[in-house]
Amino acid sequence: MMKIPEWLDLVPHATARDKCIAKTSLNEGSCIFTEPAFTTILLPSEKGQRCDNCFRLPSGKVRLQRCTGCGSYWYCDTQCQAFQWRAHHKRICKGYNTHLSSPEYQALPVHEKNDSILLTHTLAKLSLLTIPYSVEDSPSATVLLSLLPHPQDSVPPPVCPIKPTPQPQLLKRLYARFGNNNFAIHSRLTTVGHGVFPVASRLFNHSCVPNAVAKYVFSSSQSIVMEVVALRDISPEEEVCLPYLDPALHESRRQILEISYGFKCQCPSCLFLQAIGPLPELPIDQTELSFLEKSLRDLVGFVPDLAHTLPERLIEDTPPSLYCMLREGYMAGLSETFSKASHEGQYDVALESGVTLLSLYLLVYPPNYPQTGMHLLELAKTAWNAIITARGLTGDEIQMLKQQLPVFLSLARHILTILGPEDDGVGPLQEIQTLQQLLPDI
Ligand SMILES: C[S@@+](CC[C@H](N)C(=O)[O-])C[C@H]1O[C@@H](n2cnc3c(N)ncnc32)[C@H](O)[C@@H]1O
Repeated sequence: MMKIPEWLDLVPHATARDKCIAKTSLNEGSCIFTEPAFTTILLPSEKGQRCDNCFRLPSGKVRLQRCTGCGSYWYCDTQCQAFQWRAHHKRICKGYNTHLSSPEYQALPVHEKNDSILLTHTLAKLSLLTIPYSVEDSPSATVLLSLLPHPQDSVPPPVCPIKPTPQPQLLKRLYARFGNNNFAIHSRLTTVGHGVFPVASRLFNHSCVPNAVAKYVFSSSQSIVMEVVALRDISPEEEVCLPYLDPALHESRRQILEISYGFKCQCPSCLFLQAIGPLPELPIDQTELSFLEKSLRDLVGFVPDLAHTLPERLIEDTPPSLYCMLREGYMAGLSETFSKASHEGQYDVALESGVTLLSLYLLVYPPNYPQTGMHLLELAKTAWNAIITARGLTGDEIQMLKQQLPVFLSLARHILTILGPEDDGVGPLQEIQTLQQLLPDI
């Protein structure tokens, strides 16, 4: 029997088999579900930087210790190493490097290489059950194999040799659940690994306007833990949904959801975008674009020196003249302009593009979305640097920034407190606290 918290229920859904609904009111910021990972992999780009077991970055002068058997896994301490050894590594340590250098593995595209290792970890863990591969003896594995399979039949990638050898049919059944059920594990909005969380996969459907998000907690000698947090108050009977992908992928998400997950999203944002059809081109003329950017800021109505709460907008509020700003390339370009200008000390450009980007986030993301909180923190840091260096700014502008800075910080704090501490607890909330403590000095 799958364990579901008493405040959640699984009920039939018209097209998604089942959906998870709230049985009682769930408060904004409450953790409504937790699950330790069944298996995980650290992304190759993070190898040797983070612990392969708990994903924590080494603190201070501590150096990660390499597995003396294969030399390909790194651990923050012997407890993490022992934890992963018992979980799956003892079954793959010997054959791991041979598998990685095999032509079959080398020929795989990157995402299938990751799947090959995650499938290897999963099979190695199942091989260590009292009766190897007796899936029915493991509640998590039973749920995993009960998940909806990927819409397309796919051949599993080669896996590392494991003794006893698993049945090809088991490989096929497991792999069929990977593409549309596994989760990207992120730290500060950056993906650092992938994980299998069977119960979360069984419970949560997708929405492009989700009312909850998943975050990940990293603790020594434990599995990574997923926590699902309510972004706003959720009413009884309301479905709890997560974003399977970045809701700002306005032009590509429909196709990704259809191909990778096998469904046509019917959320209000998708219905709105579908009614618009292809989004118009952005103007080439810079004056025209600046005019549209001002219209976007006016539409959203964020005034940093007055705002103590963020305006709540819906993508459906977008007038036809601003449809071009919903293009994925526009948000990406604006984000790059903001980061580059902030980094290079062009604070006037950074602050204007930063507030335009914030307005776009408020239009396309649901309230309290973590991206919005992280961006507010970046805006605060930019305002801070602008005040400290006073580069290219008049006295009045600096005065105004001094009023805006605490607003950016308190709004960032509000949103990121709803999300709560993630990874190993050292994160943006600490940065905000430090900056707030230093405010009287500037
Ligand atoms: C992680 S599972 C979600 C749990 C699933 N509803 C179940 O009953 O096991 C992902 C699969 O659920 C379905 N799904 C998820 N979100 C959906 C949505 N918004 N509309 C329709 N189907 C959805 C798709 O088939 C997708 O491949």
